[in-house]
Amino acid sequence: MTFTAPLQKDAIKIMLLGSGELGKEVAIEAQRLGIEVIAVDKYENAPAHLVSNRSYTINMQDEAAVLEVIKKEHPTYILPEVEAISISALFEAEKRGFHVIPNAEAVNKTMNRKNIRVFAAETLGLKTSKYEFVTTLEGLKAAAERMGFPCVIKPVMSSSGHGQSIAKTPDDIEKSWEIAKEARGDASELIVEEFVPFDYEITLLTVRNETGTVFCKPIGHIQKDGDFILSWQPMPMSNAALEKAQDIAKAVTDGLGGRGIFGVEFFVKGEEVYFSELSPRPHDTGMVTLITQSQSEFALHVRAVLGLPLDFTFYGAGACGAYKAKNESCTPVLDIPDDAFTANSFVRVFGKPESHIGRRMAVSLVLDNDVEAAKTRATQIISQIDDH
Ligand SMILES: Nc1ncnc2c1ncn2[C@@H]1O[C@H](COP(=O)(O)OP(=O)(O)OP(=O)(O)O)[C@@H](O)[C@H]1O
Ligand SMILES: NCC(=O)N[C@@H]1O[C@H](COP(=O)([O-])[O-])[C@@H](O)[C@H]1O
Ligand SMILES: [Mg+2]
Repeated sequence: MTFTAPLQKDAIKIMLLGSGELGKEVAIEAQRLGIEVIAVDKYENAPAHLVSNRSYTINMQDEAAVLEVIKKEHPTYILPEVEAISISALFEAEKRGFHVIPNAEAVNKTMNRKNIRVFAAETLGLKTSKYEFVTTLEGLKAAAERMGFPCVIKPVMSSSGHGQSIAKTPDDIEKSWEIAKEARGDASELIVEEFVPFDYEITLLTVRNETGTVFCKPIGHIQKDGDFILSWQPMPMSNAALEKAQDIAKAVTDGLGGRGIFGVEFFVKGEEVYFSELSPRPHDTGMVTLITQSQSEFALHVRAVLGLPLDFTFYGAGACGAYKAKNESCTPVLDIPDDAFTANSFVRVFGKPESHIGRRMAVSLVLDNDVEAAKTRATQIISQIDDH
């Protein structure tokens, strides 16, 4: 393919709808190929805004506002980076000939748990936890009784665990109903899921375009309150379980179609593999590939979007720890010990303009021959970081 410089008349333009830490790395990879990057988010100075050619701050759930920036910028590719985006704007953009990654219908299916769950479990017949959808507190109480306790309650549209809770007894249901209102997206409908007592959970990064489908090695992770705190690669698992996960990931991503990377999430219990959900874009647990692969999940996403070959080398075992702010600040400062930066370890600071307690601000990345040693060191680095 041919590459032009950014800002020229016929430059290839990528528009990111969502400009957090994941979008920032996508923007950097696109910039490395001379692609013009336009970063959009709902707040100013978002991480990807800082490394893009132009940035916009708009209400991304407002159809007119999203269409306005699309019409103004005429991007070659539109890359959704968060769940909470006006889907009608994406359908309209696609109708007008814009290329949405992977495609508007895939974004529609995955941004809402109801759509993706019904598609995976009922259309594709994949194994998932049991589930029901509810819109009222009474409906939630009844569904939880049918499901049994503990059960997991989540808004249909949210991410990073916002609005999610586990009800251990019927007495917890009212609290779960209140927690669900903290959704980042849409809490007008909730999913009640059977709690799966899995042995471990993985993200299987699956990249596809016309050149084929490629899997990264499985990423193991630990989540706290629905948000990842540690991820590592590769997750040791049986060939049988890995093959099942790959078959499911291929079926789901083929079903969704389009170009790009997908973070397909699974729960594994013995040899049983449950499909949970997927992101039609880079995945937070996949930040570990910044140190383990010659082409990170972000580089692979850009390659997939451009229709380029998807080959890469796996360097070796690694781990990624999430640093979450301990303080609220409009001028956040991170204190990171110098010895976190070695030949085989480093920290990526996202540069978020504000910190809130629990907000992910940075990640530690460690490469080691031994995955357990990498996990220990990544965790240790996080424990030595502070903020004010
Ligand atoms: N049915 C379940 N049984 C057991 N654990 C669950 C279940 N559903 C979710 N979890 C736990 O909560 C975590 C977050 O859930 P889920 O991925 O559905 O939320 P999310 O808000 O979309 O997160 P993200 O956007 O970070 O992927 C899972 O990775 C898992 O650890
Ligand atoms: N699990 C999804 C995920 O990790 N998404 C990442 O977090 C950002 C929002 O962060 P913020 O809430 O700190 O603004 C998103 O923009 C995306 O990069
Ligand atoms: Mg998830």
